Amino acid sequence: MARYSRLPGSVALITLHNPPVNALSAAVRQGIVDAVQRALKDPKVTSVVICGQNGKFCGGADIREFAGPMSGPPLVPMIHAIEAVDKPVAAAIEGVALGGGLELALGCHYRIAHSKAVLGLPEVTLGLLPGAGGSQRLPRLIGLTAALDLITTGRHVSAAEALKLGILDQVTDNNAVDLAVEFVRSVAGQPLDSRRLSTLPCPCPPDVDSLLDKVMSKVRQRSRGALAPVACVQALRAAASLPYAQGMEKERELMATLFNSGQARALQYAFFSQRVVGKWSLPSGASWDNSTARTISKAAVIGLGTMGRGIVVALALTGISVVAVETQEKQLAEASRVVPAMLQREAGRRRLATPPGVISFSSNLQDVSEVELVIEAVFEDMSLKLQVFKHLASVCRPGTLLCSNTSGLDIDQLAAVTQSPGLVVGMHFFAPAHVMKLLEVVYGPRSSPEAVATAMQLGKRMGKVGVAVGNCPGFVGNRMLKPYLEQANFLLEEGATPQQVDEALEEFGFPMGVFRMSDLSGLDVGWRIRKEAGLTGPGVESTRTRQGRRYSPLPDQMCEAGRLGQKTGKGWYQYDGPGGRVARSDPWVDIFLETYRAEHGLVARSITPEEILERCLYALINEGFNILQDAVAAGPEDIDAIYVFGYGWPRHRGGPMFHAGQVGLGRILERLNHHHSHPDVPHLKPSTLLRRLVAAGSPPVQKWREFINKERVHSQL
Ligand SMILES: CC/C=C/CC(=O)SCCNC(=O)CCNC(=O)[C@H](O)C(C)(C)COP(=O)(O)OP(=O)(O)OC[C@H]1O[C@@H](n2cnc3c(N)ncnc32)[C@H](O)[C@@H]1OP(=O)(O)O
Repeated sequence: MARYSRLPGSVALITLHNPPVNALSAAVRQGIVDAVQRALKDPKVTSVVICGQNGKFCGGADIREFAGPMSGPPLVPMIHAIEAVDKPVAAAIEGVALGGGLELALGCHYRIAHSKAVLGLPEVTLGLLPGAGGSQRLPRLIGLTAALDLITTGRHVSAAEALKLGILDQVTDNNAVDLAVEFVRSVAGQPLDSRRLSTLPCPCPPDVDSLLDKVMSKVRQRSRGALAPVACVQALRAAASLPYAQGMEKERELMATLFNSGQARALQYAFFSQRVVGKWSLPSGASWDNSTARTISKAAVIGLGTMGRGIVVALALTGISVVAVETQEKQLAEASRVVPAMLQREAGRRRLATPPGVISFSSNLQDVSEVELVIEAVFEDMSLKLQVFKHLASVCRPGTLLCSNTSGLDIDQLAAVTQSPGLVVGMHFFAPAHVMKLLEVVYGPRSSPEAVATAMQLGKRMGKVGVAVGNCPGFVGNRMLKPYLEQANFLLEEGATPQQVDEALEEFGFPMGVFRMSDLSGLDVGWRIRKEAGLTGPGVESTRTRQGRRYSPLPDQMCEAGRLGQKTGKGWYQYDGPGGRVARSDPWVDIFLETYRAEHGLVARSITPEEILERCLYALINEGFNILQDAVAAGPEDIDAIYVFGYGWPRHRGGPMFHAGQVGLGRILERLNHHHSHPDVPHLKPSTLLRRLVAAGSPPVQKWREFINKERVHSQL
């Protein structure tokens, strides 16, 4: 709703009231329409201020309403009516003015904000465009170039930047509503024509077409296959070239297409998933709202390889003091040189002041004795990690939280060598750890709710999307990756090339296909894990079946040939030299694959992009269902957030589990059965949960949690 009040001195105050962010629900829109009418009709009112309850102007349209039929007054005519009012109307912006919230403010004649306010048109991140006139008014206010930046990225800007851009008229460190009231009183009676943005021309640079073409190709490249950024550029082209009314017509047409698209549904699902995972719960019943997190002010990181360095930077950026420990002198010297520069760069990128002197470097594990939390980030080797954990248990004071950055080893085994297994959790970061948003917080059977809550809260402080997951080999992300990689390798055996597989996956929307990604992260990472698992190495017979399952030795043979990826200048592709970044196809790989097939009596067949997607993605999705069935992830949103924030799953496809729902669970089951029945394509046996969901009529993804819980109660899973 919206509250109407008359302030002394002829000012009407309209206060949006819809906690927590005063979203423009049907009731709020109706309230605004009624209040504006009242202000118009009251002859004693000479000016109007619109503000939001509880220090938040408005978080935009109510996204929850998008799923159902729209009711209440529509936004576009409501904002037009405000702009047309013949008494000055000011938006008093505190907290946030986002999406429809900023569009509402753009319909006002003046905008006055608190210095801590944040503004933006983030619709593109929800698969939409600013469809309440924002795509036509903002460029008229701040010019086409700046509007293109804001609208196609959806980025939030500070009040200071908004003032500089010309979005705001005034910024205050004091009460923005008081200032707005004072301001509208002072301008009452003055002409308003120049304040109505819809009547202004759109300031454009001389080479407007080339600017629009450049931005269009940039957005197509940045978010391959995404509709909304393209539509945003089209709407802005209309703003630059058409009169306002025709521009609005174009905005309406584009919005109608986007609004009903699967991509908008996927992106809105991703918005809510990100919030759902913050409300974590464990099978024990412990959860975010019944567990207490400790506030950490002093932490340590053990091991200063690539991951350790990134974790040190991520911690230091929050202002936490970090003891960074590395026992190898050479590595320590390098880290002491590199980490402060990384910290400075990242602080600059985030527009933060570099936290002074919060990192101390040491080669002595003894120096962590006073910290409250340790993150171990040594080499991925269980015996080494066990050694470190035993040492930490003896060095750290009682009550210290001990975390491991392992990417898939058993957390419980690490906990078992400490005196307080309840204080051990996994904190699985993704490279580069100071940049990537995902953090898997891994709880073992003995991890305490306090340890999980602390790791989750620490993740939040570092700006991560923390997802609490159970302990199993590979946890969620890497466990699902295994069947995906496996199918990609099988496809090479059967006739595909690395380029074909990568192209199909990149066309789907991944920033990098599986082989390009392996080259980037290094083929030796998986090789070492397979050697430890006894799947390859001296004495292991070179067959295509290992440990009773189909196995492709192709990646092992690449490593044996010294082709470790970008670091050696050769992998599935060739590069200009060691450390080269530009992948080119390599005839050596074609010959290698032909020879391999001939040796194993395999006849290459033609493989379609559809089969590549089905084999790779459905294998990954199927493992997702197994993970839900095993209660390693609490719900499909957890898996989807992990894949979107950590594995490059295209956000406009929601995540693997959401995608399964979009494709149709029946279809996924049918294709898995089809491939599984093929004599040489094992490992695709459909999960029981998938079968049960299909049998139950394929409920929407939002209902799966409830379904799984019921099935569990009735012991069907
Ligand atoms: C014609 C149609 C035109 C549409 C144009 C639009 O306006 S589309 C919407 C554009 N607005 C946005 O994209 C803003 C989305 N919200 C945010 O970015 C953030 O929530 C925030 C406003 C910056 C606040 O962040 P904070 O971290 O403080 O809180 P949460 O993100 O946890 O949010 C609190 C709860 O509020 C819910 N919520 C937030 N925004 C909306 C919204 N626009 N509609 C509905 N609900 C919203 C959010 O889901 C949280 O709910 P919980 O139930 O507590 O999880």
